[in-house]
Amino acid sequence: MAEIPKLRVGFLGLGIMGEAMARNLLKSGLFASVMVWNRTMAKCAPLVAEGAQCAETPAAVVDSCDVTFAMLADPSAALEAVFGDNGVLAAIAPGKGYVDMSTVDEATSTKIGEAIATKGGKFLEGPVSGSKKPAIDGQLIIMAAGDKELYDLVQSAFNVMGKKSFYLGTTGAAARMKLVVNMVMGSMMGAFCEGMALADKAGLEQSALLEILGLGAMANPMFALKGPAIMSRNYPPAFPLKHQQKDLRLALALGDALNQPLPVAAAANEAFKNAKAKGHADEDFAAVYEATQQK
Ligand SMILES: NC(=O)C1=CN([C@@H]2O[C@H](COP(=O)(O)OP(=O)(O)OC[C@H]3O[C@@H](n4cnc5c(N)ncnc54)[C@H](OP(=O)(O)O)[C@@H]3O)[C@@H](O)[C@H]2O)C=CC1
Ligand SMILES: O=CC(=O)O
Repeated sequence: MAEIPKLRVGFLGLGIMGEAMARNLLKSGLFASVMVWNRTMAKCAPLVAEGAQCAETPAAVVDSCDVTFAMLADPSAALEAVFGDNGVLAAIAPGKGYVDMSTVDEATSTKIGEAIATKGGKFLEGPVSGSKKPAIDGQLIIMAAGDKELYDLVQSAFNVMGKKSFYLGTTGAAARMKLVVNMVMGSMMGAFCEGMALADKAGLEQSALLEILGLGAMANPMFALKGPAIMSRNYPPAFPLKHQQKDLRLALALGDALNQPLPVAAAANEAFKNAKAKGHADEDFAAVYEATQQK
């Protein structure tokens, strides 16, 4: 039986998540080649040292690859990479696939998917749940929607980057699901930080609160992981606060469009906006704790 040729894969966006995800593709040895691009080109160097190829534009990556993945900051970054000069659209063609794993809204994803389809390419959205450590460990949860053939084709890549993937239907469904998930996460983090702040003001040990929460029905890995960062008020970024605020903003816009009241998420969004205004945008999203602190 003829051997199935290995895919040539590309990766756009080597931030906290993208670097780890591209590295896992590279380390797996499952692909004929891994080609990377990042707006700030210096960030390609570590992966190139490990065996990746590097290109100067998104179009050059797409031109050389069967499937190109992207993990970019937000809707404007995702659109820029596709529609900008020497963007994905300049090189996408029949036989090529594009998988955008960034967290964006449905309108962004749909616009990208339609443009790719117009050029004969296949498009899949694949936002992920899980932060820096799950990305390094290849343990992300992948929410995918769009072209089912492309979804099937990239299973080997998804298996390397994640622990489970879900095919949710037509383009937009994964973007919506990811925003709902992150709306819950942002609201939980906001409530947790308020609890930590109130405990402190009320003369209680925050470590005791953490332990008590951890033993009951509210126990969850996020409180256990972020609690110590909050207690030390030191927030090295795993999930940058500006991205969590972007996700709350996009989830609230989805709620507006569907006439769904979201008062808890709206309040959490205000706390994240406040923390951003106080200079914590690039710190971990646990820094929303700083919004609870009054002078
Ligand atoms: N960190 C996390 O825990 C998780 C993040 N996500 C989502 O994944 C995506 C990436 O997150 P993360 O890796 O943390 O983010 P980072 O801020 O670390 O990286 C963002 C990436 O986007 C690139 N970028 C930003 N603006 C542009 C632009 N206009 N044109 C081209 N490239 C651009 C950056 O390039 P440059 O290096 O040049 O700035 C960088 O490669 C986001 O959508 C986020 O919401 C999802 C799950 C978990
Ligand atoms: O989007 C962030 C995450 O941790 O998931």
